[in-house]
Amino acid sequence: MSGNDERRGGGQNKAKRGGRGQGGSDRRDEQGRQRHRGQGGGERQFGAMAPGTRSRTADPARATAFEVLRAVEENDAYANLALPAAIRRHQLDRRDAGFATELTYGALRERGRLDAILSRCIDRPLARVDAPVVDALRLGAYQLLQMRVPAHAALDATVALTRDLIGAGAGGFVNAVLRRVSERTPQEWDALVVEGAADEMEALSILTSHPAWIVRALKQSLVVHGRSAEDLPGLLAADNAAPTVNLVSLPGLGDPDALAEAGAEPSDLVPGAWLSGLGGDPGRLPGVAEGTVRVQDAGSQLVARALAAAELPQGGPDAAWLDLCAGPGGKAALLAAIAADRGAHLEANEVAPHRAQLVTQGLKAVPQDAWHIEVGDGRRYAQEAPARFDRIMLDAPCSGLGALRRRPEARWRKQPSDIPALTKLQGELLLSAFDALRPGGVLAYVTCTPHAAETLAVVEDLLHRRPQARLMDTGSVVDSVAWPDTVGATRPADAMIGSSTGSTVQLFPDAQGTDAMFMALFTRV
Ligand SMILES: C[S@@+](CC[C@H](N)C(=O)[O-])C[C@H]1O[C@@H](n2cnc3c(N)ncnc32)[C@H](O)[C@@H]1O
Repeated sequence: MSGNDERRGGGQNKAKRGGRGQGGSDRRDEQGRQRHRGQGGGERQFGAMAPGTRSRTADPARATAFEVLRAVEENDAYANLALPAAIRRHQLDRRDAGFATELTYGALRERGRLDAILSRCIDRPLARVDAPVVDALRLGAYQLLQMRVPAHAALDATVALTRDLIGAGAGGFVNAVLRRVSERTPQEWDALVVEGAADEMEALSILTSHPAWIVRALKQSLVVHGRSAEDLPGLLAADNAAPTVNLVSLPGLGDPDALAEAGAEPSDLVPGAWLSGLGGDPGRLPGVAEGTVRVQDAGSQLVARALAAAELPQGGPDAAWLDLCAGPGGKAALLAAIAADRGAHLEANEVAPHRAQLVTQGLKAVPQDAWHIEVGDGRRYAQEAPARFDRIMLDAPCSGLGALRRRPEARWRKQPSDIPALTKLQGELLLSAFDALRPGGVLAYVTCTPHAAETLAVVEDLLHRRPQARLMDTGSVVDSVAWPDTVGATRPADAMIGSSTGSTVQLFPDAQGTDAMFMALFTRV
C-alpha cells in the first residue's frame, strides 16, 4: 500500500472488528493505573503530565517522538542522538522532554510486543501498512498500554498527530486500530499474543520485545557464565528498564566533595563511581563541563580499574600502557587519569578518525604528558610494537548485546549473521594485543556483550594459539577494586577453558546493575 492510499484512508486500512467493545475511557483509566509493569522498570508517571491533547494538530512532545521513530526507521538514526536534537528543535520544556523521551524509547524498545498486539487489530500483515502509520500506531499503543496516559488522551493525540503529519485518511484508520488496542488490558493482550507461541523462548521473545536469537544467546550466556537459565526473564526485563546515569570522577582530577554537595550519590559497586542523583541533568554536575567527571557505566569503570590494579606477575616496569580500541574514549580517560597518577603513559589507539577525535576531547582534562593518540588498525601492533607494553586494554568492537538498555533500537538492527565477522576481528585484535604485551605484562580482553562466541570462545582461542598466554584470576582482581561483596559475578573458568586455572568475569544488568561487560585478564610467560 502506498502513502497515498493511507492518506485517502483506502479500503485496505481496516481495523479488525470485534473484541470486547465496551472498553471506554473510564475503564482504560483504571487499567492504566494497574498497568503492566514488567519490562519497563516500573510505572510511568505521565498521567497528570501528559501534554495537552485538545488541539487538532500534533502536540510538540508526541511530534518529537514521531520524528525520532521516523528517523530511526528511514535513516538508520540513533535514537540517543536524534532525540536530543528533536527536543531542541521543538523547544520542549523539561516536562515535555521527559514525556517525549519515555515515549520514544519505550516505543522503540517494545516494538516487538507492540507489533504483536497491533497485528491482532488489523486485518492484514503489519508489513503492508505504511511505515509512518505503523510508527504512529506504536506510539499510540505504547501510551495506552505502558504509560499512565488516559485512553481518550492517547487516542485523540495520536489521531491528531496522524492527521497532521501523515494525512486525514490515515487518522481514521489509526483511530479504529487504537480503539481496539484500548479494549483489553496489557495483561489480557500479553495472554493473547503468546497463544500459539511455539515454546517458552518464543513467548519470552514476544513479551519482552527481544528478537528470538538474542533471547537464545542471552540464555546461553547466563548458563556458560555460571548462572541459572531461570534468571533469563529478569535479565530481559533489566534490558527494558532505563539505566541510571553513572558517572566517573577521574582519580586525582574530579572533586568528590563537590559531587556529593550537588546531590550525586556514590555508587555501591565501585569506588569513584557516582549516580547522578536527584533526577537532575548530569551535565549540570560540577566537573562534567571540565571533563574531570564523565558519564560512564559503572561496569566500564570496574574493568578499567581492574586492568590498572592487576599485579604484574613478574614485577618490572609499569610505564607503557596501551588502549588498543579506544574510541570514543571512556575507558581511556579513566586509564589515562590513573596513568598520570602513577607516572605511566597511555597510548590510545583508534581506527576511526572521527572516533579518535572523541578520544582527544575525552582526555582533555588529563595532563597531556600522560597520554597520546594514535589512529590506525589495532592489528598492526603485533608487527610494529612486539612485546612493548606493560598493560593493554582491548575493549573490542562487539555486538553490544550487553548494552541494549542504552540503545532502544539496537536489538532490532543486529543480526545473528553479524557475529562471525565480529568474532574473527576480535580474535585478530586479541592476538595482536597479546603479541604487543611484554612477558610479565597484563592484557585485558573486554566486551560489552555476554555472547559466548564473543567472550569465552575468543578467550579459548587465544589460549590455544599462544601457549605463552595465561588466564589470570580475573574474578579476584575485579573483586579487589569493587566495594566488598558487590560483584559476585566471577566464576572459575576451569570448566570452560581446559586446564587454565584462571577465571573470567561477566557482569549482568539484572545482577550488578551495569552493562553486561565481560573481562578476561591474561599475562604472558
Ligand atoms: C567497544 S568500542 C571501545 C569503547 C572504548 N574503549 C570506550 O570505553 O569508550 C570499540 C572501538 O574499536 C574500534 N575499532 C574497530 N575495529 C578496530 C580495529 N581494527 N583497530 C582499532 N580499533 C578498532 C571501533 O571504532 C570502536 O571505537
